Amino acid sequence: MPDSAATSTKTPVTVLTGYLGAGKTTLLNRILTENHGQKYAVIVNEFGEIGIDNDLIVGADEEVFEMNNGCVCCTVRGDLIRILSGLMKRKGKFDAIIVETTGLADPGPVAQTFFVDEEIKAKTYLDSVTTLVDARHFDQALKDGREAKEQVAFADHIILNKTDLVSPEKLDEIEGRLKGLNPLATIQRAHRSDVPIRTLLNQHRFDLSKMEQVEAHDHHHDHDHGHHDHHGHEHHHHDNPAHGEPGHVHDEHCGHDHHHHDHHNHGPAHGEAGHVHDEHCSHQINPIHDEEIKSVSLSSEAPVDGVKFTKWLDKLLAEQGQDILRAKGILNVAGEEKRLVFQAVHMILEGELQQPWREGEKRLSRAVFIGRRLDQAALKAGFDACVVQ
Ligand SMILES: Nc1nc2c(ncn2[C@@H]2O[C@H](COP(=O)(O)OP(=O)(O)OP(=O)(O)O)[C@@H](O)[C@H]2O)c(=O)[nH]1
Repeated sequence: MPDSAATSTKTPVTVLTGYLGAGKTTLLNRILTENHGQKYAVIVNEFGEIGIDNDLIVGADEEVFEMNNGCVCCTVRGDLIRILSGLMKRKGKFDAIIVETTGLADPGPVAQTFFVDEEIKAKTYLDSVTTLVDARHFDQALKDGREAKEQVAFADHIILNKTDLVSPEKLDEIEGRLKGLNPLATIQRAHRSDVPIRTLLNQHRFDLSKMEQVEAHDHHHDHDHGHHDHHGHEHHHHDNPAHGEPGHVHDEHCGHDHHHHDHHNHGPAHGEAGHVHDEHCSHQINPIHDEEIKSVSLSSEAPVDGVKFTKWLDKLLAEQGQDILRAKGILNVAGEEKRLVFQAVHMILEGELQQPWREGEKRLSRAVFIGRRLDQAALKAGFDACVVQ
């Protein structure tokens, strides 16, 4: 696994996602106008020909870059690399970079940009994928297509916005569903995107050395749900009604991950009530139940064989990386005083040995996978096979 270099001299990048109208522009305007003493560069991706957002963002010294080349998941990564590398040539000018993705984009390829391009990797680091959720329109956004769900699944940090428009009970319900969909992300509530800017940027949420929250957060999650069997459990999200029910949304769409689609597993849902086709698709879709995005958490109190685990994870990501949106873990490797931490975006894996386990600390190995078509039993069996008995 590659070593993640020191992040201190690199410029932090926040990838900001959120469904149409969730409050991204509102947030960017705050970042660009509040007196926080930092200089941010903002890269705005617009879906469509005319970039209205560009006119709405009021910049002082900040520069606004806009990409009008269409969908991020298909075409914009090259643009993003070019724009970032242009920004880097003026090094010293910016304290942080914010990449706003359009409300219709899969944040995966944007996040991956920071791991695959050598120049970008040397000069920037992905600080956080931050997703804005519109509390009022969350249900509708989930029904509209897979983007909203994917944005939540990818997030390191979720801002639950427009809290003024729904009841406290509804907010709790949405927060529960967000946790079910993504047990790794921190959740913060906001009104008019009014999160303190310092809690938003430069948080190292993507930083392997700051991954202790994987444990803490997931433990919390276990308590919330009360069905933890200590060796592997699964959280289905409950956002999408079952197949055949009204409102069911099929998750696969166009473009970038066709080769792993299982076209043999034909579902019966075409023509059924509530069947929704993604408008971007250029081919017929045959949904299966496991297309649902869910998370699988695995844990072990016994140490793990580091070589076996790495082999297993490499193979898993090579074979199923298109479906695994995010993965994170902290492992107690047999014969090793340091923790092995890893995280992945699709098939791009970063891992390294981090600080030693603390004196008296319970050395619990934990790994969390978020994606679609996750086979909980197979994941658990694969993980268990790496445990030193
Ligand atoms: N009531 C209420 N309205 C909000 C809140 N946050 C944002 N809005 C409004 O919601 C609308 C959409 O907000 P934007 O910030 O433009 O959302 P966006 O995510 O940039 O939207 P797109 O660019 O379409 O993706 C605007 O009219 C905002 O004023 C909030 O917390 N409560």
